[in-house]
Amino acid sequence: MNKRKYLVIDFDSTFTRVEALDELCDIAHEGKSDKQEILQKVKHITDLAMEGSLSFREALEQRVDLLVANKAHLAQLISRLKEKVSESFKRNREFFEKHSDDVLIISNGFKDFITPIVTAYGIKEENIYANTFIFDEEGNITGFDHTNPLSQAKGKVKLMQELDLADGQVFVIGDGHTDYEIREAGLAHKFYAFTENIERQSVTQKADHVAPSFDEVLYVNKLPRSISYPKNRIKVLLLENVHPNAFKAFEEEGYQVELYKGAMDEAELAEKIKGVSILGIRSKTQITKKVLEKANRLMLIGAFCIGTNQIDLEACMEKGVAVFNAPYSNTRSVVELAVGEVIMLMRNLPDKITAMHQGKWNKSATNSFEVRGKKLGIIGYGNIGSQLSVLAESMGMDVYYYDIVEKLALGNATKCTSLKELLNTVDVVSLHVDGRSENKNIFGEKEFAQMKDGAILINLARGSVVQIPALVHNLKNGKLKGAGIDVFPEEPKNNQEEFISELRTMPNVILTPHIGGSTLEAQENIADFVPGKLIEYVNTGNTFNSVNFPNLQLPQLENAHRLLHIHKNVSGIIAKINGVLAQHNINIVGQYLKTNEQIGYVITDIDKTYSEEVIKDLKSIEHTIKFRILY
Ligand SMILES: NC(=O)C1=CN([C@@H]2O[C@H](COP(=O)(O)OP(=O)(O)OC[C@H]3O[C@@H](n4cnc5c(N)ncnc54)[C@H](O)[C@@H]3O)[C@@H](O)[C@H]2O)C=CC1
Ligand SMILES: O=C(O)C(=O)COP(=O)(O)O
Repeated sequence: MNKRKYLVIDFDSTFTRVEALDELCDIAHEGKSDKQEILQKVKHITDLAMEGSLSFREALEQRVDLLVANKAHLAQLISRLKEKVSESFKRNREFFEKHSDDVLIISNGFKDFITPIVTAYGIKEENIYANTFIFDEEGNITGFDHTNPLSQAKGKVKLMQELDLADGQVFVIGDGHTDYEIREAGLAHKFYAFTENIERQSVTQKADHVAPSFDEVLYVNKLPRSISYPKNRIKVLLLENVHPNAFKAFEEEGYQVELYKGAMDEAELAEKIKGVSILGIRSKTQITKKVLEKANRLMLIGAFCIGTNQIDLEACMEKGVAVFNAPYSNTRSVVELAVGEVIMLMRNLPDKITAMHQGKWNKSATNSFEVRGKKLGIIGYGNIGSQLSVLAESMGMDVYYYDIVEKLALGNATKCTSLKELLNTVDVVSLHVDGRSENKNIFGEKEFAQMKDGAILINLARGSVVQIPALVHNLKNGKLKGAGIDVFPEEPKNNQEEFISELRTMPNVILTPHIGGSTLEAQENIADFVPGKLIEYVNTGNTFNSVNFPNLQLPQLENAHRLLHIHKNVSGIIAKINGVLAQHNINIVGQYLKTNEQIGYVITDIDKTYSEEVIKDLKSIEHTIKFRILY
């Protein structure tokens, strides 16, 4: 038979986010000149006691003396504490209501403020063990009940001995040394160091388990909880120096986040990816089959950029890993750089600037032109190409574009029906195609030959698109007036590696280190956008905007449990899912299905009550790739 499980929970910095006596002191000394000094003293004494370097009785006496508080202050403290209940306790209110017989609050704090806070969560008054204040006739706190074991050193141990909870297993959850003492005395089966509010190394070191949230305690003990999976178990690995806002967003969500400045090569990443649930990368990190093979927990990849050609999207799909990117956030930055480069190259500025740095004064109009009235040819009229079209036109350029799919011409832009037509026509060619494998090496000798003599090439798209030897050849023979190149077939992995290319030292060539999207605005926009998408997928299963998953925009989950089933797209899976549910008499509240060629994604919202058997049966449906439950 399953033994009863008692949860012994500490109050200060565990059930609530704060130390109540510190707060009381803050309230009682409001407006007084020595407030900060007294507060510091109280906090210091609290810390000493928590770390176990000052006996509790002494600490308590010293603090109560410093308080100079009364009943009116206590009332204020209670209202303050109501707002400071720890988030994970707040969201598990239902657990306390349902398991009130097995939850005990054992605190060295005071019932006077603990009782109103915890009883509001369904915890029974008779299960609250704490000190009590003594007041004088005017309601001033003058001391505390010294006979209470909790006012003494090792008070929690003494109390637990008196309580005798031998009929069950005892789990102590707290942030301080006095909580650990219960376990040390052999009166608890496990001590969970609760670190949601404060992490004390001296305490976590001794713990059986570190619990960054109350969900974690419930999860490891298979107890009912408000969320299906503790967020602190979700590990995020962010590479390539993504903007700190992304770190912040994941951390605020309660995930464990690790940052890494550069990209990682295949072997490094294959090692590092183990245990990671969410991976954040930019354009450099290659996500290969080999990396994915080692990804035992991976559910999501966030490309903190536009391009996703660096990711084996199909392999991700087959593994049930959803990929999201930031399709718009850096587009303006790329466009602005393209505009700047068109002007600079038309004026022959790269050479002029280099000469000036060498002390050469070359005032001349030879080879320098205005952009007004010149023809700009945009290859790839997507989010970037079409914005460039508008900006270039507003500078007086005559815009032509070519795209493999039908695109609406903006402003007065002229659509070309072939690449050749565009290349034959324009003075400046700007590449804005994506990095799909079919675009590899599409720009070579043939395309250069089709360009007008003295034309300019700009490539801010992908390094794989242009054949570098052909570009070098056409710069050397004077066919091209100049080039602006931001992306290269081989790019250094980090800022320490040397950039090696035949293009170095070529005249009238702007070389930039893949910085088309590297503005503070763009990076911030990306970091504000991508984490939201990833977190939404974790919390609701929403795949809207995913680049490799069937796109489903789902309603919020309300009072139901959501089953997310990713499977190979073979016929009959949804029937099998519904067969399992029918067998177990489970009522479907809502169901959504979307497939692409390779995979199917079925979301089923069901009534909350079901047995573990259902989950087992659903997981064992043939062709299942991934399955998870959300609530
Ligand atoms: N240098 C940098 O820092 C940055 C580079 N990029 C690159 O720019 C690319 C384009 O970005 P967006 O405009 O946002 O993408 P997008 O997907 O909106 O547009 C790409 C367009 O190119 C077209 N296209 C694809 N292959 C083509 C071909 N062979 N010939 C003609 N048209 C073709 C597509 O139909 C689409 O309309 C990204 O995929 C990325 O590789 C994006 C951001 C920053
Ligand atoms: O957004 C893109 O596709 C880019 O090429 C920009 O890449 P980055 O984030 O600068 O590595």
